[in-house]
Amino acid sequence: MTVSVAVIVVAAGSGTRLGYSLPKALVSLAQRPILSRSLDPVFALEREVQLVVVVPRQHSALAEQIVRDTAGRASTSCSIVVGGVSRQESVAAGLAALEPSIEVVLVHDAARALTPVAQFEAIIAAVTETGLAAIPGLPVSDTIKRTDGFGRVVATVDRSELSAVQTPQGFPRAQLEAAYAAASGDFTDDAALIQTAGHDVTIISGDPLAFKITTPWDLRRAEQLLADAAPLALPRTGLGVDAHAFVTPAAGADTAAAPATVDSASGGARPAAAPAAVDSPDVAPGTTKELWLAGLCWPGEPALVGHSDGDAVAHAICDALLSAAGLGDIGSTFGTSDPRFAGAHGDVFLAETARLVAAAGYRIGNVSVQLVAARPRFAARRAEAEEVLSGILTAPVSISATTTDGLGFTGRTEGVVAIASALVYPR
Ligand SMILES: Nc1ccn([C@@H]2O[C@H](COP(=O)(O)OP(=O)(O)OP(=O)(O)O)[C@@H](O)[C@H]2O)c(=O)n1
Ligand SMILES: C[C@](O)(CO)[C@H](O)COP(=O)(O)O
Repeated sequence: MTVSVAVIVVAAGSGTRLGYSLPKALVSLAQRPILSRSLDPVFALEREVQLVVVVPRQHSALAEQIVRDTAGRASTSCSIVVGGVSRQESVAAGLAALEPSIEVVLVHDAARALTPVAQFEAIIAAVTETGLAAIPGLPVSDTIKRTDGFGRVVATVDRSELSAVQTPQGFPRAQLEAAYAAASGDFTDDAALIQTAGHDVTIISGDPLAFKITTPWDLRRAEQLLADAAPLALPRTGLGVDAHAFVTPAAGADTAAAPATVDSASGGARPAAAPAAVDSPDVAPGTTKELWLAGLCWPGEPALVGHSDGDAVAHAICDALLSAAGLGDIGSTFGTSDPRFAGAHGDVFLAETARLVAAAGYRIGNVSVQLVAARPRFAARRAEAEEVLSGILTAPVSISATTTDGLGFTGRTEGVVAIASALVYPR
């Protein structure tokens, strides 16, 4: 396909007024070099163009790398040349790199890094349709005075006649090349050369976002505008449920000491079947001999069956956090075949889950757990459990507990259920 439009991006200036040791185009603007950001609208153009980037002689290798990285697969459409000591010399170097097929040339300052793609499209359309030079400009809003150069006002200029001009400036190629070949002075923009050569220049409406990053204040302002435009990083929620059975009574075990079920809210009690406290033949290989729940050991309480310590509260929290961070669930993350987790306590899973969540780029907001259990009596150790779990996750964990008034397997003291919800924030 023949390409008829070229965009010359001049990036060879030193940026004296910005005051960095690096050339201005290589200075970072919200984590990316100004040069890279200035190329975004060029690569957003619907039509393919020849991109000519004019880079500073010093650091030319770094500048070339930035252009190649930004261009990616479009690198083949890029020409990179070294600039001169003035802007005009840099543009001349860019003109020398144009492909023979080019008919329309846009010249753009890398320093106008936030220029919208629509401004490029409008200039291309204006030059193509009229065959004349077209430049973007904004009305001047301040009152402008002419001075004698020594601080004395000579006259008030009629500002309705004025326009503050920006880039990209667009030209028929032949006009621009001839104007540069005939140039006898140094001009601050390309339209001035065209006019001096006797051609008309049309002004179309510019965009305030196309302002030139010249001073440290301009750079800070550009950073702020990018931050304001960034999509809001929304928090994510996750849900986790886990149930574990109490170890079953061993044959002939004494069930007389069946605990009363306790509703932490109502204090209501009813008799329940007794789970065995220890050494059940049905216990899974890693099952501990004591009850571990919500990160705490509960001496005298029957253990929960599980490959690990059966801490349903800890496991439900892991599922909620992994799900919130889009990391699957506890089964897919830890796996019951992994001997490292046989008999492991909840803190091992929680600490590793917190590490994975952080590595995935999330910060834990909070975790809330509902424990459904006839035993143990949870309310008395709620604060202790919350402190332990919050410490492991370095985020607030709150736990509420309830019974089911004797209903279902939790009511019959066959096991416990924990339901957790988690909130995580993208960092
Ligand atoms: N010898 C030069 C001078 C300027 N430019 C480019 O022309 C644009 C407009 O120039 P300006 O913003 O004034 O940049 P500097 O000349 O680098 O700034 P200063 O005058 O503060 O040194 C910039 O994208 C700049 O990189 C260029 O390519 N070659
Ligand atoms: C080309 C230009 O951006 C138009 O406003 C401007 O003249 C270049 O800036 P400089 O500081 O005069 O080099």
